Amino acid sequence: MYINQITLKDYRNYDQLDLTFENKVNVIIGENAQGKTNLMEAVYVLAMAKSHRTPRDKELIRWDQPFAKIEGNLHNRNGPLQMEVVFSNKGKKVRINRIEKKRLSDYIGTCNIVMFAPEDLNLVKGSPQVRRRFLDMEMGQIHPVYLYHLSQYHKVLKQRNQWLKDVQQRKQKPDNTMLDVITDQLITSAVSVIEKRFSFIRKLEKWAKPIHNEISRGSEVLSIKYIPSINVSEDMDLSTMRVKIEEDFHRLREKELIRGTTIVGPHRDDLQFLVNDRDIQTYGSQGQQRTTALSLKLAEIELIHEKVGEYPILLLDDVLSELDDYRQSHLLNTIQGKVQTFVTTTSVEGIHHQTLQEAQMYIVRNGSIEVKR
Ligand SMILES: Nc1ncnc2c1ncn2[C@@H]1O[C@H](COP(=O)(O)OP(=O)(O)OP(=O)(O)O)[C@@H](O)[C@H]1O
Repeated sequence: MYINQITLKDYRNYDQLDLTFENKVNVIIGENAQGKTNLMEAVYVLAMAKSHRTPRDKELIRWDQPFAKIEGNLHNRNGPLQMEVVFSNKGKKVRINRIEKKRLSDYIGTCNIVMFAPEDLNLVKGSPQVRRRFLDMEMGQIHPVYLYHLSQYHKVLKQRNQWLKDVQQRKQKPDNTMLDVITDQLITSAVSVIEKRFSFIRKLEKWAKPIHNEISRGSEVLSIKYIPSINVSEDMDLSTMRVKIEEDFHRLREKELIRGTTIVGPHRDDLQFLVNDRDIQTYGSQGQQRTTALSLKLAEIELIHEKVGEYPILLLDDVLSELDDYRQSHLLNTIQGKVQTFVTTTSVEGIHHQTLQEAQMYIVRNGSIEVKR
């Protein structure tokens, strides 16, 4: 799939922009703070209806303007589609072929995106939150039903935490029946989220293992493990998983009432990366962590291809210069000719690959873009 045209209206530092893209590598070059990442972010937002940089949609609207709009033409195996996201102080609206989609899960997944930015190099060493966010963003676009379960989970979690906090602060009587009802709802969503995460990690690992092995020239074997905060394992069927989660919640109830929050659940789960059976969060070199991050991104591309039958669009935000020549070449060789790619960079000097010779270049200056022919 590829995007051949995008229009921005009052998006970040762009007042009005109409741009066509090539179905190949598009390189966006500019000094700092000119709008490179903003343009890349707009492509991401067009696909995901939210930014990879901020949870606050308001920030995407150009200062002092009432709304921001992104429109784009996507070509996928079903032909061309017009996609649109509008942000205003009333919230956001998404449309496909001018028809509004009331549920985001009916919109997300139409355009598949893999984003690779410097912060992804932090995936292994960063906080568990970074890894959970990675899971949620990637899974959301290939399993719309996952997004549904996840948002249900977070809705009930918020309600449950509020209830626990109120009890802790003695604003609420510790009425066990009420807590049982909320906990039961939470467990229903938790089982679905955990089960889907286990299955996603298994598939991701299947792709990432040979890629990592190849990048490390055969010296490293990567394994990925989902680490639940609850006493469940991948081999359990759903009803056993449910019983185990119920037991954990029962066991932790007193503690939760004292702390005023939900102690375990998918919002506390994590991922673990092992190279040659050693946890690289603790023992990995910077190179191994970079190889792992790159392998995961390339694995995602293949996983999406396997699932939807088409390659996603790849966004490389300021990340090529962070990779050494060998890893850079590996990445560019893999995507060459099959994945529409957007690259942002302050200079093409550090990028020595033939893909660049064939790329379409765009020069960004202060929110306007010149196409270099
Ligand atoms: N809502 C907004 N309205 C207007 N301008 C904004 C808004 N949000 C960000 N900006 C401006 O956008 C510019 C940043 O653009 P962007 O993040 O795309 O930089 P960049 O070209 O990728 O630079 P770098 O190489 O430093 O990452 C800044 O000048 C910032 O002030």
